[in-house]
Amino acid sequence: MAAALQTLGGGIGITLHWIAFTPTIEQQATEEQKKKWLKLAQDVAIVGAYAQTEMGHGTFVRGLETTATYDPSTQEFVINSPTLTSTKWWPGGLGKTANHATVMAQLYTRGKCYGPHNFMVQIRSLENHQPCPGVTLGDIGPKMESNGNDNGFARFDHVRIPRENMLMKFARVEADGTYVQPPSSKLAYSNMVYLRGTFVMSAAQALASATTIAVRYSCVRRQSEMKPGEPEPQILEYQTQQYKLFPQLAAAYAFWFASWFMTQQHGSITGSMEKGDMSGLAELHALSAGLKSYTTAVTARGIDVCRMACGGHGYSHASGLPALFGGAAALCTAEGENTVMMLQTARYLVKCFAQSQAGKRLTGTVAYLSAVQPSPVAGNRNMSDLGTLVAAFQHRAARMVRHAAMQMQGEMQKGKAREDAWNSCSVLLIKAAEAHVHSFVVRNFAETVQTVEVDESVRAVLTSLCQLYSLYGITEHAGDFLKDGYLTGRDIDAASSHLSAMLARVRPDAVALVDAFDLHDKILRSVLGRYDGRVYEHLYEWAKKSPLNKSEVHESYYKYLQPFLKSNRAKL
Ligand SMILES: CCCCCCCC/C=C\CCCCCCCCCCCCCC(=O)SCCNC(=O)CCNC(=O)[C@H](O)C(C)(C)COP(=O)(O)OP(=O)(O)OC[C@H]1O[C@@H](n2cnc3c(N)ncnc32)[C@H](O)[C@@H]1OP(=O)(O)O
Ligand SMILES: Cc1cc2nc3c(=O)[nH]c(=O)nc-3n(C[C@H](O)[C@H](O)[C@H](O)COP(=O)(O)OP(=O)(O)OC[C@H]3O[C@@H](n4cnc5c(N)ncnc54)[C@H](O)[C@@H]3O)c2cc1C
Repeated sequence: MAAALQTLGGGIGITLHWIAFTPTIEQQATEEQKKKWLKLAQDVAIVGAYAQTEMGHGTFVRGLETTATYDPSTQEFVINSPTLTSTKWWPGGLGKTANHATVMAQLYTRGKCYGPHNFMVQIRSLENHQPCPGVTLGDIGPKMESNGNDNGFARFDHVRIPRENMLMKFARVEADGTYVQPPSSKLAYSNMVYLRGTFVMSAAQALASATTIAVRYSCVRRQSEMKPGEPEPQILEYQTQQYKLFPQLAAAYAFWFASWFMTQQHGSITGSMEKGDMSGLAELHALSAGLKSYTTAVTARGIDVCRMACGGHGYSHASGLPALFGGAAALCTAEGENTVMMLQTARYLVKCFAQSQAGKRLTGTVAYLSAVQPSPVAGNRNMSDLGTLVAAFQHRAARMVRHAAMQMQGEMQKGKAREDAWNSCSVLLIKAAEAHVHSFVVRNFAETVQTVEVDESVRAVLTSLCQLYSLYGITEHAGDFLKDGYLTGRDIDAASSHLSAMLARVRPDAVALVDAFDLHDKILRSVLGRYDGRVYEHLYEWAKKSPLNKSEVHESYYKYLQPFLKSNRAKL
């Protein structure tokens, strides 16, 4: 039942119950509270929404306006929406599906505000699903995609909940109203860190889906003449088609491996945090924010490249590509808008750079910032060697982080306040953070293909894919590598020719590489990407089912076209 509900469309949305509401209980509730709500959520005996974003605030969580004011006389919190812009807006399932919500609200007790905290609020009756007293609910209306999900709005008019409905694993309020501090104020944000980490796998799966569709279709589709008089070739024989699709295919594998690392890091660091060691939280936040931003942005662009590579049929919903693009586009905004998330990573990098300048040896994903030499030693590099390629990406990132941080220091030396200096360097900071995440993805890809337990023939194919991904990144961002002479023009030319060679080398394995994602036709939901390749018959069947084909002459003819034609003919 629960699994069936997960896939239900048609106006109800239970995705967020699984990926946000239930994990919030797992991560933010006490053991007592878990006994009360966790099993109900896991068995879908209640359906929940994660209600944080408001009409007026999504990114700036500290600016949320919903209030939770503690009343010691009744030992209750009063949840209230004081302004129109405080209306909860966007949460998946909030409009029509959920009967509970974890509500992020500014906590007030004894007249003092302690910032945003999570509260469990029942929003609909378990008997008749009507909104609870004081709660106003609704759907926010049609969106770019995912219109099967009821992203909703909620307003609270002094709704009273028991003190025990504050999720109190980290911070708590005692019966007399005393606020007890959490080990870190950012622990209230821990479920966002978790969800951003899962977006890396969502991006990988979305890009894997799109490349599966486009590569399979590119083997079915024959078009034009490569040589006069010869049969029309598969469009995947065109180098331009390979240049469009294979870097996206390589990125899907790169992001899939990056999500493995993200999952392992999240487990290990949150495990340490359970024992009171918060030292890994900053790195976890920076990594999850940067990877979420980078992988979802590349994925959204990559899906549109796949869509365009399929010509007109790619633009049809029959391909499944418009829906994938719409979903991936959502991932760029939801769970932390990409620009804001990449700036969080930049903030961490600037901090680490300053520590490195002060002599601290850096570790983890920023260790390379200490190791990379500022003065490059140019020379004929072996641009097909993975170690060379990884080092190039790390040098590029270190140079850009140093440049952005020094620019900021320069602005402050001119007398600018730190915040103004930050803002005036934020484009440089974003590019440096992107370079940092890109270098992490390349390094992790290279380390994974060298260590993953596979047959050596498979390792050879994955190595080619990793080289292709890295060489594509170097040629697409050549200026960054040339800027301080670390790579020369000859190196870039070598990278381009190796890239062409990699396109040809990956071609024979392209279909096997997408089949390896093992995405069933029911998941792909694409006529173009069908496993059996019978595209044209099923495209025709798909079109015949279009609602417009229910009648031979559509009612709009009689309503609009017929009178219009008649009046135009009468004027002749
Ligand atoms: C096999 C299957 C195949 C499937 C095939 C198909 C695949 C899939 C197909 C398509 C995919 C898509 C499908 C459709 C998807 C549609 C979407 C559905 C899902 C949507 C879910 C979305 C849910 C939400 O959006 S919930 C709301 C999310 N909101 C946010 O994320 C808010 C973002 N803002 C913030 O997090 C914060 O406000 C902030 C971080 C921006 C700023 O916080 P702040 O002001 O308090 O902090 P400062 O910037 O001042 O920094 C101070 C200090 O704190 C540190 N900090 C900040 N945050 C954290 C943190 N989380 N953890 C730790 N530390 C943190 C910061 O680093 C600073 O530290 P310093 O040391 O530097 O001081
Ligand atoms: C499909 C979908 C599902 C969602 N599901 C949920 C859900 O279940 N629960 C929930 O609570 N929310 C949900 N959201 C809301 C989502 O979390 C927010 O939309 C997101 O956090 C962005 O906030 P915002 O909309 O206020 O955009 P804003 O923050 O207003 O962003 C607008 C622009 O301002 C820029 N900007 C903002 N701050 C800064 C800054 N400090 N520096 C530089 N630029 C900045 C941004 O980069 C962006 O370009 C969902 C959204 C979508 C699209």
